[in-house]
Amino acid sequence: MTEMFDVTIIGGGPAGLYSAFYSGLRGMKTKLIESQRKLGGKVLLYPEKMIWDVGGQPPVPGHTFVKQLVDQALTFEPTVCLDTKVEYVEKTADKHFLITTNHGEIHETKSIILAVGGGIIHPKRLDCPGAEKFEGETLHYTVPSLKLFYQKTVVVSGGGNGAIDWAVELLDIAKHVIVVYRQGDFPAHEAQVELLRKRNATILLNSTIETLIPHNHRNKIKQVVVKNVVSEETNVIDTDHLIVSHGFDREDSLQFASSIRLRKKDEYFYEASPTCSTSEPGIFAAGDIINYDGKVYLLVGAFQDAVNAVNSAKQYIDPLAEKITMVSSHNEKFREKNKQLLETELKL
Ligand SMILES: Cc1cc2nc3c(=O)[nH]c(=O)nc-3n(C[C@H](O)[C@H](O)[C@H](O)COP(=O)(O)OP(=O)(O)OC[C@H]3O[C@@H](n4cnc5c(N)ncnc54)[C@H](O)[C@@H]3O)c2cc1C
Repeated sequence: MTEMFDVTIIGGGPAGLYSAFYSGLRGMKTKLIESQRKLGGKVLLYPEKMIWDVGGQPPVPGHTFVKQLVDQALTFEPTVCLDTKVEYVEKTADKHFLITTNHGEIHETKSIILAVGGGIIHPKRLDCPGAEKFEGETLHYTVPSLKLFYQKTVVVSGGGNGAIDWAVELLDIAKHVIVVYRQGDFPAHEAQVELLRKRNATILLNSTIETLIPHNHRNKIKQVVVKNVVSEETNVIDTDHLIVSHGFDREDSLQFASSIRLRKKDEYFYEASPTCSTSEPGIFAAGDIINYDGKVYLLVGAFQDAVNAVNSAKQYIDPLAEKITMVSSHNEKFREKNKQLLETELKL
């Protein structure tokens, strides 16, 4: 038999990472399983975007935020399995769970926290012949570093919040920003669109990118051919970089045994109570994968869910455990760090 864990968290995005920290704080033997090679979930898709809306946290770029989250999640030394996709979950006669992964391993656990967010997500690729050969060099689906675009001409393809946020961010960095969108108006946040219009970005609506023209013998884009879908006119635009933000494809490989009765709100979200219990005893959920009245699909929402899911899981495996815990700044694991911080304070 494999080693038994109190709680196994499926998904290593913000909800799963904070659950791992909090379950450690509540003294639970914890395992975290993540399908990607890196922890961080969707925040890995926006490493250079500034995050402004987490209470008490000064604005930080996504990559710093992920590092901080991961460091915190590892405080109580959970077992972490990376590059491991959970495929199947079944319940045993003694109300424990067996989790099967794509490697054929079986993990045993007394409770589960589902923190799978939008499933395993991949940015939608540009539908343009030969586009893949430019990937990473001058064609980008995530923005690895803003420095890359300094004083360059950048075409952004897309009209949702992701695309428009990038275009606005680049206004102070790039030489010229050109936004290409297939519809007649942007669905993105209107204040951001307004900013784009005021700041002299070139906006090509009703337009799609048809062809990418390379520099001679190189995997770099030199020009993009843009077609207006209404007038059918084409335009050849010189560019240094192309950012494509067309949304995401979602891979949902997670299956449950028929005896597990997990209710969904719709095709996408699991139904949960505000304390993050699902319809199946022993399975709790946190973050973007759940829905309940008042659910907030932001980092702060994921953190609140994580606390509730862990407290509910703790109660499930130990009904005599306290229902909620007070914030503890005096955990044994914090002692060394508290000491260092106090010494720094006293020196000031
Ligand atoms: C472009 C963009 C910008 C954003 N900006 C902000 C912002 O500024 N502020 C803010 O508060 N929020 C922002 N958000 C929202 C925020 O990122 C999400 O609310 C948050 O990431 C949700 O966390 P999560 O852990 O629930 O899901 P996710 O981040 O989606 O993580 C889920 C994890 O589960 C893993 N997984 C899925 N299925 C399996 C499986 N079967 N087995 C193993 N692992 C699995 C996935 O690989 C992933 O790592 C933004 C989102 C996007 C897309």
